[in-house]
Amino acid sequence: MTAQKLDGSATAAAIKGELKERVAALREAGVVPGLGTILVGDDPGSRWYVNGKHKDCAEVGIESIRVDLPATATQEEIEEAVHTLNADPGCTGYIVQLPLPKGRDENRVLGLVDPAKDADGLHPTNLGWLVLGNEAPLPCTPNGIVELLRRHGVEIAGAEVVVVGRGVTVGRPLGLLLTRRSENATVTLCHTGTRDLAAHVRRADIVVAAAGVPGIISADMVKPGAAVLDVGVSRVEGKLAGDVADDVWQVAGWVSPNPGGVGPMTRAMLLSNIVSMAEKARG
Ligand SMILES: Nc1nc2c(c(=O)[nH]1)N[C@@H](CN(C=O)c1ccc(C(=O)N[C@@H](CCC(=O)O)C(=O)O)cc1)CN2
Repeated sequence: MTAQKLDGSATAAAIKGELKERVAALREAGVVPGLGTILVGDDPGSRWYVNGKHKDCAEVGIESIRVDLPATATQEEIEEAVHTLNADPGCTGYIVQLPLPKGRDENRVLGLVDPAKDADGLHPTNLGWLVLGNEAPLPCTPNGIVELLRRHGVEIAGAEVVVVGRGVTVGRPLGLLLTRRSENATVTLCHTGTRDLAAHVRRADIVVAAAGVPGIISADMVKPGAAVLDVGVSRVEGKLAGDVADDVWQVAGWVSPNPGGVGPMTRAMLLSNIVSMAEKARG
């Protein structure tokens, strides 16, 4: 058995096509959506992700505003950039690329973003709305995972989902998203304190690996036919390494490749948040 591919690149391309039409309609009505990014430092991975976000904007017709600060930027300088984008009428929404360099208070920065401009859905107010079930911008990677499964016809309602990793951009909000009434999954959130990871993963219909540990999910841990999504990003000898071992393709029913799976969906969901915000502002 070889798993079918959860093709994030193709799905993201289709979503971008849909967004391009919505952006054209907004522009015709005189509304120009704009995405801002704040990048601090010179981490090559973060720079690559931010470059990609601006390229995506150009593709669908969203304006982009780029604020790049040196690795030496102080907490105050980063907060100043946040206040500037909060006040910029050309900026519909924006993101602060994570992680920030060591020593900066990430939570304080995220808390200063205007919740109405929080394109990442990571402001405490928007995470709170996710808990309470109100409409608000959703974190991009979790939203991309749900959309990727939906568009490939993988049943989420009633599924046993195991999420490996409790980070703020993926694991924690994904658990909240999947347990909403509209998704209706049963979620187990595993982390470094989990005693028998393999026992949990073996029960899962859907496995989301976001631990950042290369190959942590191997074939012997996966239920035949399960959907396995690889969100892990590590570098091994300069090459991208995911959390899912190659032999999983022989057992699983669906696998999201890495690259080409959840990453492109994360980018597409960011654009989708901006377009929704612009439509909401238009009324
Ligand atoms: N403010 C945020 N910071 C970070 C987030 C986030 O959602 N908001 N997530 C990640 C980085 N990220 C987006 O910012 C991101 C990661 C990966 C990809 C992607 O397309 N990856 C490619 C492979 C790229 C490679 O070769 O390295 C793929 O999967 O095909 C896009 C966005 C942390 N920070």
